[in-house]
Amino acid sequence: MADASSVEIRGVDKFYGSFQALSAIDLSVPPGKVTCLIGPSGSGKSTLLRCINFLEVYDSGEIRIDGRMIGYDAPGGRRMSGGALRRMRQSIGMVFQQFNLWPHMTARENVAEGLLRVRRLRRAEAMARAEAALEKVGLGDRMDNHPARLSGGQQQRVAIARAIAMEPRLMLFDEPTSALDPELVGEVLGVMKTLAGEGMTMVVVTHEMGFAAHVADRVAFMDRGELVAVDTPEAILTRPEDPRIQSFLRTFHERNSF
Ligand SMILES: Nc1ncnc2c1ncn2[C@@H]1O[C@H](COP(=O)(O)OP(=O)(O)OP(=O)(O)O)[C@@H](O)[C@H]1O
Repeated sequence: MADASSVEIRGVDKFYGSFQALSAIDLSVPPGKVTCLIGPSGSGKSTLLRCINFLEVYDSGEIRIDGRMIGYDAPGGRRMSGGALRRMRQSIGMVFQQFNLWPHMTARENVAEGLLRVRRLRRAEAMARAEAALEKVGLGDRMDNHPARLSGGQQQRVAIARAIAMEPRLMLFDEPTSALDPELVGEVLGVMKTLAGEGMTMVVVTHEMGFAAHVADRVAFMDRGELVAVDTPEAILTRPEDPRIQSFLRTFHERNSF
């Protein structure tokens, strides 16, 4: 993917009222690289991810996509206009834990919807692009199914197809497999691995340590709103120095050893 985006996060703070959810976060994701955000529940992973496309408003610091600040016109400056924010978001795809598909539409129509309404493509072109995206996630034979006739893993793959049909240069994933039965997790991770292999820039909040170990270029560990460490998967997952990471991994492995 020649034109994958970079993400630069510098000194980002985020408050919910008086509660500080993010403290002085610095993180860089170069074009075409995959960063997994891991850490205990409530550590701020989703909040940080959602700040990247300004679904959450950060209070200070800066987040830049391809060098351009998102959310504000300058550090400490005024909020960006709705139109400018929408234009920046057009190059950012997001996949949530819940698939958020339209129940009354087929898989093809779900994927085509954004192409018709946001990109204003003609119907035939939108449908052709939707079909190509569904083929890519392995659902070429399920295009006419409504979500209720698809498994959770298939529904999440439709959600990924919907995002990639818009030709994003950055993909954000917020625990994309957490709502799935264990036997359906692999098919979704497989699609994500393919995307990563094609050079998509990705930021992934996940509890799937195997995915982080094998697909991420960098793993970032968060705890209580702080980014404790960012390093290679090996450094974070197999020989972490920080006691908070050691304790998190110990608990994680205990829970998953039955
Ligand atoms: N809208 C909100 N209003 C107030 N507090 C919030 C809001 N959203 C999140 N928080 C708080 O901010 C902190 C970070 O939440 P966040 O969802 O980012 O954590 P997380 O690491 O993604 O957790 P999990 O793994 O459980 O999803 C938590 O203490 C949470 O309760």
